[in-house]
Amino acid sequence: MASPMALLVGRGRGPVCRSCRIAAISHNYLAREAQRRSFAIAKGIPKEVFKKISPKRLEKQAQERGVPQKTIVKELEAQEAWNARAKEIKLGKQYNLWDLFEERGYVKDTAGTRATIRELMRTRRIGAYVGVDPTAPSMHIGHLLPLMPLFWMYMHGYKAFTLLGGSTVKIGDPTDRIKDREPMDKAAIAMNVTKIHYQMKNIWLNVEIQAKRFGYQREWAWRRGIVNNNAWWNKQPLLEVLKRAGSMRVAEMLSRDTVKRKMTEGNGVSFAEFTYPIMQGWDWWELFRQLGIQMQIGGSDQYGNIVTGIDVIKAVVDSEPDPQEKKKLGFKTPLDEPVGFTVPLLTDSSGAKFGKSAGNAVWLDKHMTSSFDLYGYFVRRPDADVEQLLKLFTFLPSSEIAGIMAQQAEDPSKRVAHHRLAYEVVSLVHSEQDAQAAQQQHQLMYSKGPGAVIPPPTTTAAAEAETDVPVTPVSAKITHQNAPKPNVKLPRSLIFGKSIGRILYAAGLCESSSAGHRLATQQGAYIGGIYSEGAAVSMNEAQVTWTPVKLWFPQETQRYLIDDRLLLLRRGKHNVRIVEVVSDEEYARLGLKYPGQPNTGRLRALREMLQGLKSGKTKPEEVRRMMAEEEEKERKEEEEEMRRLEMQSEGQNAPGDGGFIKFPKEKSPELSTLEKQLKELLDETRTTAKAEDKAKKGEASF
Ligand SMILES: Nc1ncnc2c1ncn2[C@@H]1O[C@H](COP(=O)(O)OP(=O)(O)OP(=O)(O)O)[C@@H](O)[C@H]1O
Ligand SMILES: N[C@@H](Cc1ccc(O)cc1)C(=O)O
Repeated sequence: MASPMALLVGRGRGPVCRSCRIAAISHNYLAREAQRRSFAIAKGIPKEVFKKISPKRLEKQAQERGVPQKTIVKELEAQEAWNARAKEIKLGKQYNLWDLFEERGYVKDTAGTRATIRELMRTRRIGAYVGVDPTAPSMHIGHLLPLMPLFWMYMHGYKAFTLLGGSTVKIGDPTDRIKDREPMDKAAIAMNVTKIHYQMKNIWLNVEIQAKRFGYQREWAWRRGIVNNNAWWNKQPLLEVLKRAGSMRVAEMLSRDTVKRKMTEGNGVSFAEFTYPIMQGWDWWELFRQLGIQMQIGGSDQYGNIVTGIDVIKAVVDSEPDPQEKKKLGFKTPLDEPVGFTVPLLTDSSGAKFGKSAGNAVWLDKHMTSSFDLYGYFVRRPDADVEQLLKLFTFLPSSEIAGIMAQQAEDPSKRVAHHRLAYEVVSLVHSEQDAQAAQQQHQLMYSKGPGAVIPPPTTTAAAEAETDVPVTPVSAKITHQNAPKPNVKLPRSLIFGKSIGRILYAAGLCESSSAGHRLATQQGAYIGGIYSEGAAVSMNEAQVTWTPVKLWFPQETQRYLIDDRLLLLRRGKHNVRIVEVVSDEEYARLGLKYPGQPNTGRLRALREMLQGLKSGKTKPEEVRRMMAEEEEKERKEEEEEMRRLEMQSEGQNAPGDGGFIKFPKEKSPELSTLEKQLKELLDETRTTAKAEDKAKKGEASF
């Protein structure tokens, strides 16, 4: 390539290149292009992208945003792909996801016109969110409905976020309620926030698996996440909210149905309840600002809150003091404005809304509604509803649903469509393994012959690789007994007086106290709360925070107690235990036992010995030997625990003299009584034996 500097003066056409005679202007351009191209090739920038941005701009943008150049290139690539997709949709070669939403019955009301939303979804990779207030320890099937379009959006490349209302739950959404919500205590909030956080995580993981199963190829630009509104409400000055959103008109807010009904039929509206829609709207503003979330989806009762949210965003943008920022945020076209839609209300056969308040909730937590029951719930849906439910609660393509319905029509008694619906929902909410097990159990229990077509397992390995929640083998029958339990009750004396290794074992997070001890040494377990400036601080109930468990003195564990009665423990990524700490008396009254509980094996053994001795089945000498063995075992256990605590105290200064203090061992009252009874009985037998012996000897001498 000739140098752009080597120019000739052409005949009347301005300067031309000396060697190739191309007009200098275009030649300069070509040479610069060539330079850019070779730079782009060297940096691995694809052709479509390098046309969009000069190397200089790329470098500048990367510096300004503090991201690698590679990220900007990937973003541009994703943008190109999105533009190409938009063209295809326009030409009718691909479908618009909005049309699928309408077809499958996901759309009830829209905030923004349908045409705008349709065009927005065609042309922009927008972000959307669904919010859930943790008012219960689990979501229910009603919550799944607004989540479904969000999951579809994720699988089609949009940004999709679920929001956990750690702060809004403290106020409580008054929508459609006449009575005030009962205030929740700290421990209940902490438990619900933790459980729903992990429930959302698990469902998102299943969405990933289902996306793969239905042939959606994951791309770089796919984004999903869980956010907790406590992240901003925790540090949000009220003054700023009033300044930025305060221009909203009260008359509109007063005209809302909930407000009117509460004022006429209920006990009025509290200031906090009245503010709730603004809080929800502010959430959306935060998501809009931080993540570019332009859409909110909710159940049909959320329409008012969504509309208020749009007003909040507009008011906040309008009140932006920095003109440049305002220009950037401003809505230049209708496609820049926030939009939303609601899904229809899911009702039971009597037409009542499914929900907690109605008392008919079908929970998504498998410890509250087992996989077997969740499956059964969908198998029992009326024939007339099943096609619509397949459209709403599965990712099956419409053509496949039509095929399933044709099969169903051939022999409705087989309930092929119902089984498929049940299988798909359990796969999404619990796991594919659970769905297979539940299907097998149902077939064994109820079927007179092979009924539904069981889709082949596709994801066991993937599921196992991605989660450390134990995957139930397909053949195992999932019952309430064998399902892993996230909630445990433990006695106060254990939490306040025993090593953390022992607590981890008691909570079922490891197989022995020494394994628990090891876990703590390797920092493989976590406790809910934070460790700040050299001190443990119990968790803010509205947001889950974790601190690695270390080997600490027993008195350290209690500092992490939430509301003096709840402890959160975690092993690995997802294996969480919510420990409810109860008094020792309550624990004994409930007849509970935990792994590694001292004296439990001993209690049983003593009881058996006493019975054997009373019935004459066991000889006194045998009981004496067994008692000695039990005592030795107990002594060793105690020694082991002491040794561990001593090891812990090495190098650390224990309170007081810096040494290790040995507390006297406590014995349960039941154990002491049993021991006393046994000893008395043994003494009695000894005295009788002696008397008999004497009598015998006397007889002999006589
Ligand atoms: N039966 C339902 N059908 C459709 N969406 C629902 C249903 N129940 C709840 N939702 C939606 O799920 C989200 C969370 O609902 P919410 O926390 O109010 O649950 P809920 O059980 O209805 O509570 P409550 O009965 O205490 O009002 C909202 O978007 C809500 O509209
Ligand atoms: N108000 C919603 C939950 C929610 C909370 C915060 C939000 O930002 C969005 C939604 C409900 O009760 O269902």
